[in-house]
Amino acid sequence: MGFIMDGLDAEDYDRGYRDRDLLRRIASYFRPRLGAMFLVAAMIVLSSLSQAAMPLVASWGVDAIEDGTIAAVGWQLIAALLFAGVLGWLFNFVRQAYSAKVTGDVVLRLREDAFDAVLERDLSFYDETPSGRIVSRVTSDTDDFATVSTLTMDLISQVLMVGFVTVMLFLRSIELALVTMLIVPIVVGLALLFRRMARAGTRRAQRSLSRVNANLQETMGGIAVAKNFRQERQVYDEFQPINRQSYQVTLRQGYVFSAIFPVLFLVAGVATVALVQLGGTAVLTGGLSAGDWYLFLQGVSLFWFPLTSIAAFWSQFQQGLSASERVFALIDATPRVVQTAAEPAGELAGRIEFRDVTFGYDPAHAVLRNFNLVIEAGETVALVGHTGAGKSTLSKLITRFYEFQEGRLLIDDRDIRTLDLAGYRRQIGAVPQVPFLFSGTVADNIRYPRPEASEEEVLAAAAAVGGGDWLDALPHGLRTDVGEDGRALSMGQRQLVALARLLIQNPAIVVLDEATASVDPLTEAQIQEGLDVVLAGRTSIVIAHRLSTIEHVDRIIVLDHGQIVEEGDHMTLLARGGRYCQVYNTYFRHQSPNYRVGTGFVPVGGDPMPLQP
Ligand SMILES: Nc1ncnc2c1ncn2[C@@H]1O[C@H](COP(=O)(O)OP(=O)(O)OP(=O)(O)O)[C@@H](O)[C@H]1O
Repeated sequence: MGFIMDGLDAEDYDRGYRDRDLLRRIASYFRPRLGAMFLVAAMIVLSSLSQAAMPLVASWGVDAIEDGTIAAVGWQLIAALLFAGVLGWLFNFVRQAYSAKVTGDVVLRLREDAFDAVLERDLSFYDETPSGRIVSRVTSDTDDFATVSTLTMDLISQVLMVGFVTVMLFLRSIELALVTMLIVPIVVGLALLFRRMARAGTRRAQRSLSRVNANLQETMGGIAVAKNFRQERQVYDEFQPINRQSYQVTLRQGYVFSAIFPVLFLVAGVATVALVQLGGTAVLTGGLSAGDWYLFLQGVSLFWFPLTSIAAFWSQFQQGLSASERVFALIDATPRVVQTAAEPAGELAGRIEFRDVTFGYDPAHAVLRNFNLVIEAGETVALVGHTGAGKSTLSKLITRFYEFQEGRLLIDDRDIRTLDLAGYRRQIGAVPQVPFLFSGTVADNIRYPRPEASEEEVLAAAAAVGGGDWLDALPHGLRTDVGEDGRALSMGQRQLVALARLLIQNPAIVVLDEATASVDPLTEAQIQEGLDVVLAGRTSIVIAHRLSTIEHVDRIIVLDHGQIVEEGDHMTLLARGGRYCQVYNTYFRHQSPNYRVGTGFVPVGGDPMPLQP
């Protein structure tokens, strides 16, 4: 049991909705299609009526055989049967076509809403939720939701049919109809009992499927690393239990589902035997005509099928409900980043001030505690420090991807929480270590922040970065396809594209996580020139990994465990022999063009000493 349920817990943002709220919410998706739904409803009534008419006509035939008038009315009865059949088919066709349209429209909207919610979620949401699980909510859960609406239409049609048949049965024989009715509470009771088991089972099945998706997604994302380290077997071994779990959970769900039909058919079978016996006796004693008896038996079979499927419907309905619950939970997940106002950001000068900021990804473990830092407008600041020191964390707070717990973050002396987030973010240019490129051409990617930018603007931006020479190395210049994730370009080229993209965006603040991957000296020089152009006149926070960067910035900030332990410019800090020198010796020393193995160390902790070559 442990294995089967492992990892199938709810996500943090999952919530349980009351059935009533859930149904109300679902109804709101159907409301805009009310006209089409009325048409579907009319078709349901008409097709149910025409189906119910068939045994009625047949029973007249049996009566006509009994009283010898069949020769006179035979053709009329055949024509009536044909007519009812053709009408039934037609009504059913229109009903199916329109209900497919309504369902399609509803799923379309729901998926759009879910996708919109996915785009709205904070970055912290993506850190906590594997993307495969989100994909599963937007795709398979919305599909399951679609089955609810199809089933609901089927249910309505079947309820109507049961209604018509019940009336017919009561008109023919009240006693036999009452015997038939006795079975209803048993079937309904069984269905309700089944409901609970089904809901829990389907919820687990959906969660296990989303685990499979999440694992697949991660595998695809890291396939290069896995292959590099020859870890295919381990990746497979990780996938196998997750896939098996999904198999087990689905199998259990299948058992639960398949248990209901035999039970219901057993109950129905026993009741039918009773009716054959009672009805037959009534015909023999003259209490019932043969036609009525025939109608009764036909009617009973018409009656049973919908009733059993109404009961089974519950289980599938639960599946749809729990799917919709998962989709709505995704849509309703509360954002962590909360703005207290939406004042227009205006043209930012770019002054940034952290005032007593405390932040932890998990609030119980602060990464920054009472952190203070002022970065003046137009200043270029390099953040350095050992891994885990908090450099990226600072940039994530400036880009407002995460909510800090205490203190204030001021942008141009205005509280960041009061700014219109979209307007603010438009003026922030963030470049990750490995710049993400979307599939399309180099030009498409440079134009990404401002799709209306002209060819000339794009060309000018590309030319401004590193003198534009890098374009010559691309097979089709700006029209070169970058491939999925930009894989058709080298790392250096991707960085150059990202810099040109920044120029098109023209942000007031640049937050740049420098690439650690080394590139050839020519590209390195082009990137350096590009950086000079891109950072000029803007407030820039660079998580620095390159010697040429730290040598040129206005101020270097050395971070350690979320604290500023030293700050100043490169030469001053080197001469000071403090924490910066430790960082320098570890990360930057060997990047000097004069570097030889074992040389270039700067003294730490002692008296300032002249630099070694
Ligand atoms: N998404 C996250 N969830 C939880 N903890 C995190 C998350 N990101 C970073 N941390 C933790 O916060 C601390 C600071 O991390 P941060 O990424 O800011 O370091 P860094 O200085 O940028 O390191 P690096 O140079 O390795 O990128 C680390 O202890 C890290 O484990």
